[in-house]
Amino acid sequence: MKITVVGAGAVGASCAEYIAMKNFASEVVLLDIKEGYAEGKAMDLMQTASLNGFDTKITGSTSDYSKTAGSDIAVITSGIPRKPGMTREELIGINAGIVKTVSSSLIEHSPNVILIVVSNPMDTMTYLVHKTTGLPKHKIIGMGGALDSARFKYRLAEALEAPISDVDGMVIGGHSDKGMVPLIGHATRNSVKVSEFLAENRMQQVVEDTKVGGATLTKLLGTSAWYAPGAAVSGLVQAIACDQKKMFPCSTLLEGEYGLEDLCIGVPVLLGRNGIEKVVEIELSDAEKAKMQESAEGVKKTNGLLQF
Ligand SMILES: NC(=O)C1=CN([C@@H]2O[C@H](COP(=O)(O)OP(=O)(O)OC[C@H]3O[C@@H](n4cnc5c(N)ncnc54)[C@H](O)[C@@H]3O)[C@@H](O)[C@H]2O)C=CC1
Ligand SMILES: O=C([O-])CC(=O)C(=O)O
Repeated sequence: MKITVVGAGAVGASCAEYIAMKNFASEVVLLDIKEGYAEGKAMDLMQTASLNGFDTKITGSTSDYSKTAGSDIAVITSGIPRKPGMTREELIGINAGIVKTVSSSLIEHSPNVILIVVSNPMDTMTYLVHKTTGLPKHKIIGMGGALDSARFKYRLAEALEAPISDVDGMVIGGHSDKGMVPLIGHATRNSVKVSEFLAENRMQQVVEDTKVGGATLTKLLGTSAWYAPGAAVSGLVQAIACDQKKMFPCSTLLEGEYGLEDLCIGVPVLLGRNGIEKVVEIELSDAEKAKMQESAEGVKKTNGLLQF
């Protein structure tokens, strides 16, 4: 299994590290536009192999896509991150051009590749890849919901004063400060609804803290986060590489599911060897449906800024 990660920055390197640590891939190629940067990160990571006990071979490349040839899965993290006070949507001007060029170069050298889009604004970048590459929709996956759900579980565990392994929950909708839809009504502690333990205002606090999870970290770090994003991507890559049929919320092209069409937005999907193997339609309450509709309108507004 050959995996390429484009962008050897904070998220790309973290993602490559987690993939290698899980030891399921034979090869990870890191590619970056900055001269020598991906090669340096690859060498540094390889020097952790004997310490951390993995056999995955990590190599680096400066803009040479021939080194990525025959990749089964490629992750796109190239582009600029936001700074404190910015929204993800403000990154569209620079990142759209980068994502368009990178996705076409990847497909040229790996026509059968499955693409995982990370660069922000992620739902719109995923839609751009659909509009410009001609790859089938099950091979284009946007990563956002897996990360947002991990942050939701972190906030739920905090509120419940419970171990994170005790809680379960999912975030659907757009990967944006306003558009995320944390499904608090479905969240559980050991299969018991969290509403059994938490007051309404505490649950609302969990929802609000989850939605601004990325912005909170950006304010603290001066740039956006990378450990949880890298771990979330590695989970998606592993589900595909190991044909796990695992369920994650991912951004995918909707064609009527959830009453939505002609956009990419986060909904639960099953991930396996073929990429997105099924969009899972769960029953939403009227309030959740309305939030999903509002989120979709936000994503479509950002999509409207794209120039193909
Ligand atoms: N979808 C999600 O859940 C998340 C998305 N992100 C997004 O991921 C992106 C990357 O974030 P970081 O890694 O923190 O940024 P970073 O600045 O640390 O790394 C980005 C890398 O992309 C490289 N790059 C730029 N143009 C390129 C090109 N044309 N070809 C190859 N490489 C190129 C840069 O040289 C840099 O090394 C940002 O857009 C950020 O907003 C970050 C976290 C979570
Ligand atoms: O917040 C950001 O800009 C990066 C990101 O998407 C996240 O960490 O959720």
